Amino acid sequence: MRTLYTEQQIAERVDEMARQMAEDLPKDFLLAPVLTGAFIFAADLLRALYKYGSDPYVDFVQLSSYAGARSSSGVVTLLKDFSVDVEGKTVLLLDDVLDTGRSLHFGKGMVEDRGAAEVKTCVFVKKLTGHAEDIHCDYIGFEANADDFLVGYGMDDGGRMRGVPLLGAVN
Ligand SMILES: O=P(O)(O)OC[C@H]1O[C@H](OP(=O)(O)OP(=O)(O)O)[C@H](O)[C@@H]1O
Ligand SMILES: Nc1nc2[nH]cnc2c(=O)[nH]1
Repeated sequence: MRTLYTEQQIAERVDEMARQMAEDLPKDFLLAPVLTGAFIFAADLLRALYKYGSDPYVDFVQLSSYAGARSSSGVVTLLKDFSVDVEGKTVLLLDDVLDTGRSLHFGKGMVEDRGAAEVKTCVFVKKLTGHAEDIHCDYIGFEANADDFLVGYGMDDGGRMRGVPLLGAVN
């Protein structure tokens, strides 16, 4: 595994993102992490947001399209729906990685269809695949090469390595 970003670099970037979000977003926004991969990022971001005076509601949605493989199946499956009604809310959809853009596009569509007042999107890392240009992302933590398979900080390889505290690449 190659290290792309260290724990220290990640902590600094997450802090910076939280400061910006606390400035931009309404006090009562809904933070909506996309499980499974976004859970580590969400936990760190949420605590950094609190430090900057932002205390959002939190609700999870779970999507899957890789099912343990290193390439997308092409089909996004909803494994767990939101538990709250998103109608009228400002929703910040949070994902760990943007690759083909299918997962974020699917999640954004769900939230828009249900009448959210505003949908913002955030990814911890955007892969420079070219596909993801189709979907606008409001907050991007880091960028990575298209041919890197990313692990750590919530991202798995066949279900493992989510607990690696840095952002790594295996390929
Ligand atoms: O831009 P895309 O090509 O859609 O890829 C990004 C998605 O891939 C991963 O999800 P995965 O389906 O592997 O599920 P997981 O979060 O449970 O690991 C990741 O968490 C993103 O949601
Ligand atoms: N773990 C992991 N999941 C992904 N989903 C889409 N791209 C990736 C990636 O590079 N790593």
